[in-house]
Amino acid sequence: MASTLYKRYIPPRVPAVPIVPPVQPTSFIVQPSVSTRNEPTGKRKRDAEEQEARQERKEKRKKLKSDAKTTAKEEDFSQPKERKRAGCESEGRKEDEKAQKHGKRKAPRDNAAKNEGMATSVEAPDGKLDVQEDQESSGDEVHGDLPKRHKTVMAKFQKSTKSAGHKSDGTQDAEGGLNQQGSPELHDLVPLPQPAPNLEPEYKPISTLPLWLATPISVPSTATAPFTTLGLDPKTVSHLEKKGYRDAFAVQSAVIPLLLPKLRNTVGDVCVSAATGSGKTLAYVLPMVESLKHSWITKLRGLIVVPTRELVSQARKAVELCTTKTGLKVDIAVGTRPLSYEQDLLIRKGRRLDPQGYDILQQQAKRSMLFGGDEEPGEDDVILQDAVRMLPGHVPEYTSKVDVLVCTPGRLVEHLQSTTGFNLDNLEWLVIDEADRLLDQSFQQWVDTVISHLQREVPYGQMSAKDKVLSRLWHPKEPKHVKKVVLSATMTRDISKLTALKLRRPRLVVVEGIEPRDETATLGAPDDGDSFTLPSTLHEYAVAVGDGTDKPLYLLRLLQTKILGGTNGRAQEEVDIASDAESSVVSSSSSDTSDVDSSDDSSSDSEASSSSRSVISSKPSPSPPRDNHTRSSPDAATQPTPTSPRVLIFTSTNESATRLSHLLGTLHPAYAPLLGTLTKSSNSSATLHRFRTGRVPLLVASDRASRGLDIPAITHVVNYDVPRSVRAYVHRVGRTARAGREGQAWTLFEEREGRWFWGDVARGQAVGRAGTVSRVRVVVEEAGTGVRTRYEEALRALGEAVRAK
Ligand SMILES: Nc1ncnc2c1ncn2[C@@H]1O[C@H](COP(=O)(O)OP(=O)(O)OP(=O)(O)O)[C@@H](O)[C@H]1O
Repeated sequence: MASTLYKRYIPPRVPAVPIVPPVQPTSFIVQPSVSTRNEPTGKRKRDAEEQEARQERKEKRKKLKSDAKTTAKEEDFSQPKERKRAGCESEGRKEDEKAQKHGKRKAPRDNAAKNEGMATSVEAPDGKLDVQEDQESSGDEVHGDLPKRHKTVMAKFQKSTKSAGHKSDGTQDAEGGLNQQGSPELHDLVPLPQPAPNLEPEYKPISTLPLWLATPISVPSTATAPFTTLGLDPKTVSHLEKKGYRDAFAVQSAVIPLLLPKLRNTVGDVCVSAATGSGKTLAYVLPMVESLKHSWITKLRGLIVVPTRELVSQARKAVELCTTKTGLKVDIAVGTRPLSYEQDLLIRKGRRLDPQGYDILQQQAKRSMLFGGDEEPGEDDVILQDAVRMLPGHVPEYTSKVDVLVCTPGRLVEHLQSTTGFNLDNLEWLVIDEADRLLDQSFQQWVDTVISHLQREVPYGQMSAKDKVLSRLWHPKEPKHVKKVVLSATMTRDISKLTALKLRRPRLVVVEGIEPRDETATLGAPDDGDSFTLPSTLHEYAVAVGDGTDKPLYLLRLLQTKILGGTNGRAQEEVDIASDAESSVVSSSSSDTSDVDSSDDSSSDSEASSSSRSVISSKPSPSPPRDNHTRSSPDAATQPTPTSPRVLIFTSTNESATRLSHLLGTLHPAYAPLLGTLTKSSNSSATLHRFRTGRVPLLVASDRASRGLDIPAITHVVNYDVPRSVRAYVHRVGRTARAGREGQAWTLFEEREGRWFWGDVARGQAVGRAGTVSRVRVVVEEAGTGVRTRYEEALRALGEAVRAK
């Protein structure tokens, strides 16, 4: 037994250069474990063994050499390698079986024998190293068995490493202790409860606005409704229909029900923001008239405040339209009329039998005569003077001659301070139109004055009989609530300004037109943080005028070629209108051309003076969307017809309006009779009347005409001077394209104004518009027309006229 073991475990000869590297570890693993276990001990024994082994190896080598010689001769090259290997393998297998039968353990593969048997290694298609051997194993009993043994050992090795890998993967991954699924291996442990993941809250901008401003009642601009559905008196509705008003505009259909008497006590005050020409006036006039018309006694119960006298007369007309056959009395208060004249119109002096009051007033009058100074008589002094002239037992009584007063803020303050009997004690409606303008400017601190008058305690002598009785009974006075309606096309959300109005439970109604491009810009606009919407029927154009020296010539040319020369009220776009959106470059060599430009605004202006340049010419500007409903016209007589352009030209000041009118008339004498000028000093109502009726189709005006002016016939607005602010632009261009009609706005901009105009106005984030602003090239001089010569003469004449004044 010992000799068998001894024979079987002869250590193999280690080759000088191992040819089959993957096999080595396997041999190495298997052999030592066996040999160390069975190796006999004792030096002599070992020496004998070594000697015997050497001898055996020698014999074996000899034999192998001779065999190799024989087999090399007989080698059959036609036999495929696989078959050869299969042969080797089957032979090896047979050998194995044989060895096992005889109780022998299979010997480890002899690398030396393999090498000497010309074994070669090739890479198999699967990337693994495979072993190919030449057929020469006849003399070696283990040779044919090598691949199989290697495979078996290799398979075992791979299996064991795989399972070890599995274990290590599954138990504790060095990189995080996760199993293959990526979840932690628990090992029967109960996971500790973990705190909930601390998720970053979604960012929401915090609005500092009060809730009523931050969450307005939004109304789509298309939300029209028949007047019959709004809860108005059927008589009012039929009257409106007769006047041509059939359907209520969006702002009217939203605001009228909120303000009608049924809901008045539940809704509170109302602020309204809607585009120019959207019908805001009727939105407050109709419910106000509806609620006041049932009263028999005339008292000042409705007060409408607007910024200019032109708007005063316009609003009066709207109120009178609705008060027909109601018995309500309407008047105005504006600074152009003498105060005393207005006082007589507003207040009626009378007398009332009141013996007790008579005694009190007589005693006061005596004291005043004895101790009174030389100061300007106040309201009380006037009452005492009047009281002295009363019949015995009677006291003077002052009553309002009007139910509704339309006024400017300055004149209102004057009446409150100096018109005896003029007070707001019975006021039920306070309307502030063009509110942002009225709240921006102090107008003699009109807001504070009005609010303090609304809050004042009514003196006993001026109380109504009912209030006197109640006050004698110590009955608490009924709280007085004045309905406040605040409106603008550019409504301010400046809470500091709105707070001054002491609004009660207010709601904001916003008529949604086209959203400003940047929705977040609603409170971040260039002016003061508000956003604006232009009418969807407005078409906007811009003309570069170089450094502005020839601006009157550009205007003249614009009127001749694009506005008055047009046949259909639309710009003649075929020549040189450049769409902002799409353009193609062509070449031009006109030296006096104020031309269209690249998309870069800053560079565009400088291009105007270049002698040979590239201009962008036209694809016609895209047709802007129209309103999807046809609006009825209340005033067919003033409708613009395609052949009757009505042009409102804005200048920055009253003086430049006068000068421009003069210059235009001199430059182009044919225009002189067509021109009107609206300034502070001019007779505005006469001028406006002529413009309204079309006798004067060209009106040059300062910004006083920019707000609220409602002349439906206006087809074109020209900003000869760029407006001072985005807000001013919105109001100026809003004089056209009103009530669903189409209109055009043209802006002449100088080089230095280009950046602001394009940045803030034309592409500003805070302006919502349906289309884009198109650039238009205007050629100011054509060869042989002599316009420039006439222009120089006109300038000279103007200079002389100014000097003569
Ligand atoms: N329901 C309606 N149907 C037809 N036309 C109407 C209707 N309501 C108002 N209009 C007309 O629309 C025009 C514009 O109305 P209004 O002057 O009230 O606009 P606005 O919103 O006050 O404009 P702005 O902000 O410029 O003052 C007026 O000519 C008016 O007669």
